[in-house]
Amino acid sequence: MLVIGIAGGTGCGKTTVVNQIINELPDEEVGVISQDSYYNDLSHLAFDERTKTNFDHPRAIDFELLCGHLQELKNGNPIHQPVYSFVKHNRTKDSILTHPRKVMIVEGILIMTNPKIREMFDIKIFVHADSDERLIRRLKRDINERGRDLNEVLTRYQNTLKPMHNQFIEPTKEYADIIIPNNKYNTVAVDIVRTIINEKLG
Ligand SMILES: Nc1ncnc2c1ncn2[C@@H]1O[C@H](COP(=O)(O)OP(=O)(O)O)[C@@H](O)[C@H]1O
Ligand SMILES: Nc1ccn([C@@H]2O[C@H](COP(=O)(O)O)[C@@H](O)[C@H]2O)c(=O)n1
Repeated sequence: MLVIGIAGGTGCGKTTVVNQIINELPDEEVGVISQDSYYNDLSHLAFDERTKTNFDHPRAIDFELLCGHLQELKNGNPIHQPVYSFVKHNRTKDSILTHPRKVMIVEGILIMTNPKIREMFDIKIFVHADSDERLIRRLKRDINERGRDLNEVLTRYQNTLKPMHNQFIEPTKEYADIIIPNNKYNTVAVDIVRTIINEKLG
């Protein structure tokens, strides 16, 4: 199994890049795991308390579960990937049965901060977009798709997102084998990653 890690700050375009990469590749050969599915279970907290969580700190992620799931997939076993709700700030009761594939892509802002997870990646990719571009995209996306308003996004950006990005996420760029500039759509970089995957698929 070839495991590809794709990191980068919020709004840099990780999900978009992943979708572009897997588009046209056979479903049964390539699978995706999102770090968002592995936010800690916060069912013990009331909704108001959950909204105050720092979701940009490595502590917010259940890396033990993510690591265990990756290991299971590497061993050829299926996993039940949790499903996350950005509206409820919590995991839902659902899960997605995810089968091992020849190529597994793992994407998320913090995946390269964890040494054990990092070691599991055969290829490490960091998607870069400037912070103003990322903030604009995040604002539009969170308001349109994640049930947020302008004030919520900007407050979160100032209080946690920006400092956590600088402290934890940006430094993981140094671990990357490939850095994809993504201020604009980057079809050349996507094609290169697809070529690598196609070689693996034979
Ligand atoms: N290169 C790009 N140019 C313009 N908009 C983009 C680009 N890449 C992604 N977007 C848009 O930005 C938003 C955030 O992208 P997304 O892929 O969800 O980022 P991430 O997963 O890194 O948070 C989405 O609405 C997406 O359509
Ligand atoms: N309940 C939550 C959980 C996380 N976030 C934010 O999501 C960002 C990571 O996801 P991307 O798709 O943007 O990579 C992260 O910056 C968290 O602040 C949230 O808003 N609410």
